[in-house]
Amino acid sequence: MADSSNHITCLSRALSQPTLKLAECNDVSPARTIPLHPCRRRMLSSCTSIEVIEPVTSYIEARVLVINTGGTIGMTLHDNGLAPQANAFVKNLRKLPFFHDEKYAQETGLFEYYGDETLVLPLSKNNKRIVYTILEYDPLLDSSNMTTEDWAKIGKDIEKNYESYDGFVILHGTDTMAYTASALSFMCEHLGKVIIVTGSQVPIYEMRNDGRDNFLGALLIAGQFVIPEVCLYFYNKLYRGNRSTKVDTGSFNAFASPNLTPLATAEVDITINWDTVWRANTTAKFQVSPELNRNVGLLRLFPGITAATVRAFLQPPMEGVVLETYGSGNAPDNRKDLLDELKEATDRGVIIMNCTQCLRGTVSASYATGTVLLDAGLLPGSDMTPEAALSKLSYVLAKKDISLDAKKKMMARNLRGEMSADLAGAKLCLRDSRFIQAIAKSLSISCKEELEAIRDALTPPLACAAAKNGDIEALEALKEMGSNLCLGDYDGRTPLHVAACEGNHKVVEYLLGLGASVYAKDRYGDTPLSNAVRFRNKEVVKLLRKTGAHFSKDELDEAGTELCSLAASADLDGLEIWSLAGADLNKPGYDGQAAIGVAQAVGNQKVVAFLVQLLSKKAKTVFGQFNEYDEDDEEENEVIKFIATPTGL
Ligand SMILES: NC(=O)C[C@H](N)C(=O)O
Repeated sequence: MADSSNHITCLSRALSQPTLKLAECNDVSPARTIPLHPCRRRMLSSCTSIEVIEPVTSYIEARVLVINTGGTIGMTLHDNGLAPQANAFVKNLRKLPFFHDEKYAQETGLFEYYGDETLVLPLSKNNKRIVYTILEYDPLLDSSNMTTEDWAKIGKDIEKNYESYDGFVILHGTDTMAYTASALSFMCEHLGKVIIVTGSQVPIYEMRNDGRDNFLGALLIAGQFVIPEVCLYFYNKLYRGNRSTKVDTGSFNAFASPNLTPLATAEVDITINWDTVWRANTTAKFQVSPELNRNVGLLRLFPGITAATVRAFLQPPMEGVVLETYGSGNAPDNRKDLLDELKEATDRGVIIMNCTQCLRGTVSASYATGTVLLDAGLLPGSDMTPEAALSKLSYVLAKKDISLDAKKKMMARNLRGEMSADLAGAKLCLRDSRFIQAIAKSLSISCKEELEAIRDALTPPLACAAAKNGDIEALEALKEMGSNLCLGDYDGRTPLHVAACEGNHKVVEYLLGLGASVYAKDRYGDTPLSNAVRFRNKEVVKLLRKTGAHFSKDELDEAGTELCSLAASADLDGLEIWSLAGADLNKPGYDGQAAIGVAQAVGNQKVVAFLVQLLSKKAKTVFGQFNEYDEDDEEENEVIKFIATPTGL
């Protein structure tokens, strides 16, 4: 439906969709239909040459990737008992209104845009639409059949899809769920998004089941909160994955996290225990380390265990063992034969971790029966679960480029919040804060919960103000007060958003060092990266990109139109910053023309030359990094596509 003037009116995917009028364009090519998703509308509205006729919607979408590996949640009854049912999950969920809003999907053309395996939840309390895509594994597995290769496959799939989704849910059997969650927590290095493993005790297809609540709860958390951890969600509680363990075969309340309070509880409201959320203090990009060493094992001490059993267990190729000891890490100190076997193995380079058989508590050297194990060369495993200790060993021992000594040091260090060792004494007492005390006094408040509520309400805006002024000392003082500098204010704006707007490189670096999330979205759906781009802060864009920040799929899809508009107005600075932020310079705009085409059409050779220069710079860095052409690499393809595109030069 072309407009009579030199405007182009684009039809949205359905008649019920709002219509866009693209005004004052340089090109008058025929009208074409463009997909018009709500979040795409928001992007388009920021483009100077486009007028959005209908008001922009007041909600934003979050995308969650669901990896269905199997487990009871999707099982049906077969001749030999419950077994996974392939290709049934999506079909069944689509019929359940609380799992899928068909009307919204049809109106917004969800399936054409995201594919058939995609569903959308009804609007959440926080005005969010959670769009989720299900990736079903073949075959689906009872989790007793899971191997380390399956863990690696999950890890690689998350890595492959990391930039396209806000969060990840892994559907998994309960039997080995705690092992998978623990292993993933180590394999996922510098994680900035949430990964939630969940499943159920009763299949979702049965009338009375726990699968619906577990899956729905996991989706709601994954779509609404940036918790940069591998978690396990079960029976209304979100646990740190590497702290959890299966404790009940017959209850819906099947998991526990004996040594760490839950990260969140889903009662009437979902309450996140932000003080407990683990944040890696790193500025490195997310990556998955899928290699795991399989020469590891769990050995449980019992009265009367023979030295021959221990010797046989510790034989090569065994490289790492979790010894499950009594109480607070004790073993018989009158069994020289046993202790000699252990000592001989550690002398040979086998790493043996001392973990307790008790569900709760830590190993300590308070008994003579504990110190003998230290003398035998065992490493204290603090309060790690056996599942966490085993998968940590498997992960650490697979590292090729570090010495045995460095591996031992890694085992003793708290890598992903799996142990409390480094945390001792780190808790700050609210009551010690003079600032909080003064406020509490004037408000006559004394109870701890109220004090914490005041702190949490006041400190995000204060931290944002400090970030605006570049005042790292003030940020440090707030941190010492027990404030979480990663939290957002009433608009969801975090100090990192503010520092990104201000272009304050030092503050951005400081906040990233504290684990501030580059994926935090404010109420408008903006990330620190989109803020840094808007305010043209080049160095901050570079730093955020180094930490793994990226545009969303919608932002990337719309980048073409933005780049064309920048090319048309000869905005070289804008073009450079969008390119630095990861936009594809070849991406066509709404009319199928890329930025370079627009620059040529308006005869601006300076812009054409600048774009060529940007691309060749990218080519140098891209091809400098890769020895061989990788057809899946987007950056390489961007450069190749550009080189292959006739520029007319
Ligand atoms: N509840 C369950 O999911 C148990 C099942 N055997 C599994 O782990 O796959």
